[in-house]
Amino acid sequence: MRLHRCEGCLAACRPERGSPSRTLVRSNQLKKARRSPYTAPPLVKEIKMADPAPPTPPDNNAPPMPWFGMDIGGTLTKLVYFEPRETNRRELDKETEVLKNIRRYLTRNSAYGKTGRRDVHLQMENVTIRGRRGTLHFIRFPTSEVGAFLQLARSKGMAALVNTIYATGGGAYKFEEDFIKEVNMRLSKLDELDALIAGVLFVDSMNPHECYYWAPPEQLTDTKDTPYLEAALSQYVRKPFDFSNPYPFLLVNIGSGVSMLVVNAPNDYYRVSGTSLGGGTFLGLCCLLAGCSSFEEAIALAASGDNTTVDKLVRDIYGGDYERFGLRGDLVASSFGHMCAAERRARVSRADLARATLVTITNNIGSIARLCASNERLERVVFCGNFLRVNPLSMKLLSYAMSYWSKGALKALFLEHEGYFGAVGCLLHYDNKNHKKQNVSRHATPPESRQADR
Ligand SMILES: Nc1ncnc2c1ncn2[C@@H]1O[C@H](COP(=O)(O)OP(=O)(O)O)[C@@H](O)[C@H]1O
Ligand SMILES: CC(C)(COP(=O)(O)O)[C@@H](O)C(=O)NCCC(=O)O
Repeated sequence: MRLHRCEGCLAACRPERGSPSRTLVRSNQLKKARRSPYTAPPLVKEIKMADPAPPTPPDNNAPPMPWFGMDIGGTLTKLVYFEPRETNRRELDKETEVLKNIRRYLTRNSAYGKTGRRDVHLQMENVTIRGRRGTLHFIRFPTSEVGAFLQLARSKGMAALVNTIYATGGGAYKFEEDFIKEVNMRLSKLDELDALIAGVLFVDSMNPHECYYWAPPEQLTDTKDTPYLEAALSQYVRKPFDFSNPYPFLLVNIGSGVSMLVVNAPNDYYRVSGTSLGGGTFLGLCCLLAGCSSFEEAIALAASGDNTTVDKLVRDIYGGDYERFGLRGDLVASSFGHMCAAERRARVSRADLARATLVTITNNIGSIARLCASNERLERVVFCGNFLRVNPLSMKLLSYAMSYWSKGALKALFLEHEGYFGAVGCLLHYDNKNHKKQNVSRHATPPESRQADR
């Protein structure tokens, strides 16, 4: 498993303000209404990836290849493809040219058309699903290109091989008819939050490096420093985190919008909160304010900008710290507060606007996440979703905000496979044995999967 290494980043921003509060106290009725029963399949826990396992007889009831899991989100469609490592004799005989072509097309390219990408650095080897060992490939394309994807699927003859795809995300509903009409494929729809959690737990159990955190430099323990300014953030170091005993935790999925889930056990969670100010807002505002035309451009611009020319700081209002309530002068008092002045607007750069947008969105998410976590008495906050792709700046800001404003009580955690968990959760539905199994303790290879391993 190759690890993705983010570049260090530079930032100037604020932690969010105020002490932990209980403003999220809800009525029991509301809490009940928000709880959603989770019935995702119990998961195979840590498969011994290096062990050559004895061959097993072919599973005649297994669904035919190819196996995909799909998450058609508000911005990006994520496709996870399982490539079997060994193909048994019977399958080899049966394997059609079409199937071979699909496999070759998906695994030999890392770009599909203008906008489709395979995240080669995330590829996972030696994953076992339904007793089959193989490789997971992670592919994404803009949801606005679903039409082009369907045309491609038709041109590759997929319709003849696949009649059902396990799919999640809003697009699994929105585009259901198009899949039937264009390629005669049925979407077996799964709930996106069920799939998300199943995917997180599965991938983490397979990849010992999945979960990590950003460690601040030593001197950040001195609160007189300015830990959220460039000099300090560039010194944060990425470190692995052992997530083998994960419960309970808050899962914050930063996609187009943001969902926050309290996860108590693999099949016990509820959606506690959310915000419409998410990754879509960041990108939308960067397009509008800074003329960006891609997420990558917006992130690069933000990394080189300075939000203090855009945001009004406490010192801009007080001339220094607001000591009585511990608000330091360099905290943002008002996001975009300087932009009321025409002369400041005339001087501001695109990069500064992108940086201020990133800081505003990130801190708002951090603020809501912290309130939820402290209200629910949780210590760990796991952030995922593609907003964090190539975006170490937001991760470091979230890390700082969680820890600082909770006085060290909260820990921000991150996941290597960022936005792919919903799609993985869908793929797990091929593993029908796992549907029946009860919780398997983590880091123990379940006997069924050992037998089934080939
Ligand atoms: N290549 C990209 N194109 C567009 N947005 C991207 C890209 N990479 C990361 N993002 C960010 O990820 C967000 C989408 O995250 P994702 O988890 O895929 O959510 P969704 O399921 O809503 O599409 C976007 O709003 C944007 O902030
Ligand atoms: C509706 C969604 C679950 C869709 O998921 P997404 O495609 O954004 O990943 C998400 O955008 C969301 O939770 N929005 C926030 C809604 C709110 O709580 O205000």
